[in-house]
Amino acid sequence: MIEAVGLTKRYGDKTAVYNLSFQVRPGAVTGFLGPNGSGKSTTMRMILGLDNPTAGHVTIGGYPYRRLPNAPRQVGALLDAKAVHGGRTARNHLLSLAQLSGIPARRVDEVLGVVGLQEVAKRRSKGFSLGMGQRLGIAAALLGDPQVLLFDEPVNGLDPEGILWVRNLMKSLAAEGRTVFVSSHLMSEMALTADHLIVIGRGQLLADMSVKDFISANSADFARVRTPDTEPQLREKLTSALTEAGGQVLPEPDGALRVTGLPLPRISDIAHDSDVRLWELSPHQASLEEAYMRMTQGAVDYRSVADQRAGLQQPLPPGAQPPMPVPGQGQPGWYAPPPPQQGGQPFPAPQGTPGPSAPAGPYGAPAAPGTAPGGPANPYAQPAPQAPAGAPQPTAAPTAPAPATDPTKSEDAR
Ligand SMILES: Nc1ncnc2c1ncn2[C@@H]1O[C@H](COP(=O)(O)OP(=O)(O)OP(=O)(O)O)[C@@H](O)[C@H]1O
Repeated sequence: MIEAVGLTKRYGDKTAVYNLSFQVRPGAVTGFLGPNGSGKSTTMRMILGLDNPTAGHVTIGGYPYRRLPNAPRQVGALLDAKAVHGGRTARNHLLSLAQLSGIPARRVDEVLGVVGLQEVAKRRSKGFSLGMGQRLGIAAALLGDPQVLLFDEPVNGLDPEGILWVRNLMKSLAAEGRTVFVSSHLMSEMALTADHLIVIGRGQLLADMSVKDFISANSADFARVRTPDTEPQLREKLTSALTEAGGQVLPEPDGALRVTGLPLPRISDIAHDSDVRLWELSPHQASLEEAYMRMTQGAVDYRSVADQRAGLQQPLPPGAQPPMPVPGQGQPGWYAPPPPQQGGQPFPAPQGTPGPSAPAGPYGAPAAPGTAPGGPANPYAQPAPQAPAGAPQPTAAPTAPAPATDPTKSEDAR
């Protein structure tokens, strides 16, 4: 298990990670999500002992990485697939990592097979495509047959077959009881791969929950209701009745109605009482991508000026709360997501946010020092102490198990 407690990292006056507390448990794929620059790589580097936290700590199996006995056989990581000596062949690259960690050479051939690079094992990696490089990085992570695996954007550059292979690999590693922590920007892929999500924005924890809970907490569920096309007056009649009952009703482009604020059985009863026949009454829920976009809207640092025109900033659905701005510093930030159905906010509010009635998440961080009562803390408002010197640059940390199941041939292995 990976456990971070109050993890904070500042680079000069830049707070990359602030007061981050979470656990990554074995037996599941945990997705690590956040907009560009939100601190995912920094967090992974601290987990691997490659950067020193400014405050807080992070352990793997109870030990900081650097004190972990036989770390290369316990933890494997893919951080930067390009961090290889391009003049070496794939096999020699893995052999050198294996020798450093006392891993037998036969394991190198095993992992080359697992990642589908056996055909190009004797080629220099500088000629590798992006996808081949990713596979080599994954092979390095699997080398020591570790119980804990970290992957930073493992599907970057992979073709659909490669993406499917990574998905199956992650799932099979987790099914073997390993701890699998994987960052990605591909929401559709995360929805298929991850069981649990840790979402950060501007270095702070936004959510720590199952994929299912995340979607339902951050999307306004709605009902689609369709009345007979041939009788438009029924649509008007139903709209009035639903509105009167407290629902919010919006027309859909195809003539159906989008209803929020009323449960499906109630909509059905209202239609029946109003003598309106229905051609459709169906529940709808946002995708992980929609839920993620909604949650992280206020924490995106880099956004094209064309986003608004292109509709990439989604309007809130009727009844949903807009992101809650943080007073001070003018930082749009730690916002409450739109409330789910009942129950309010299912994850910890930003530090110091006046208490939503929601249950606090298991790792809700305490208010930051100096937080005014009732006022949210803003980590970026704090004076920036000097960050400790960074640690050595990594490449893939050792490791690896890997069920020899599911290896598919490299998309670009020739
Ligand atoms: N060595 C460093 N010196 C100064 N600032 C840094 C350093 N490393 C990271 N940062 C800053 O810390 C913030 C978090 O960066 P990080 O790379 O961890 O984000 P990320 O979530 O991994 O981003 P992406 O999704 O784009 O890879 C960024 O603003 C980044 O510029």
